[in-house]
Amino acid sequence: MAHIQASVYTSHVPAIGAALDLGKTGEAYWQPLFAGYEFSKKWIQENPPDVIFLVYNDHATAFSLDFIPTFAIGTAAEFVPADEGWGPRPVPMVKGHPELAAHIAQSVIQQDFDLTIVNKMDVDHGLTVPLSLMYGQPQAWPAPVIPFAVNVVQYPVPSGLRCLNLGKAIRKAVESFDQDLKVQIWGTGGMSHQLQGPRAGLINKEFDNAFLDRLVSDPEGLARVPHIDYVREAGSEGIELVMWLIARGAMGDLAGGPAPRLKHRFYHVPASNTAVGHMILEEG
Ligand SMILES: O=C(O)c1ccc(O)c(O)c1
Repeated sequence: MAHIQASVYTSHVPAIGAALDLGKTGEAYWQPLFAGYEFSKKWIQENPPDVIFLVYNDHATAFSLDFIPTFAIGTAAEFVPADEGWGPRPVPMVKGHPELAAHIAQSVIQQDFDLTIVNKMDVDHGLTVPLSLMYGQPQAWPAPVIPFAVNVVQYPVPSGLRCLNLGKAIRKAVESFDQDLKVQIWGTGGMSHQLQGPRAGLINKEFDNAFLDRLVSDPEGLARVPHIDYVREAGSEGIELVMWLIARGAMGDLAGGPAPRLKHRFYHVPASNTAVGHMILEEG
């Protein structure tokens, strides 16, 4: 049977992708940021997943105000890196896992979460930047990826509690898949940032670090934080953090198993307009 091996959490700032693609990782501005992922790049070589279930948000690339799916699962065999205005990032094509994706869609929809099934979509920085941070610049991504897009752009957005419970349903779906696969679930986006209006540039280190603390020790309590608190405390784009609760909800302690092992935690300000948070939790 398939099983959840670990969860990985990271911000997905587009300028990080540009820094990598343009060979700027050694520059003084970027060096401390990339240093925080050195552990993770080694860790993933030592703990390779068979499949990555990657929770992210689309930034009006595949979707627009014409279609606003709350939760969308990518069931295609491959996903093309999107052109977000400067040409597609020079990163490999993303291979999917249609069989596991279709199984998760079936199982999770039958557990009463209405997913939109997407058989064709391009993937933007929300998905490719986390892959770059964890794998660097390989010729091909080492694992297939199931893209899972969450609407955190256009209100109404899903609650933290719904996201946590969805993660629990995804765990059940993975565990009922009849192939021996190690699955990592990644939650991306955040941390505090606001890209527009008078509060543009907002960073809240206290909020971010309390979120990281509670994500490990009190996910059920954290899931009850209302939207308005994210927006007020972490900025309009800080709401992306609810996506981390999907990954956290899939960890075994919330299904009666042992507490996860914290393998790595990193926090850095700033990357462009954003506070970068990163964490790795292994199954206990
Ligand atoms: O900090 C930034 O510049 C920035 C821009 C776009 C995003 O989607 C984001 O998450 C961060």
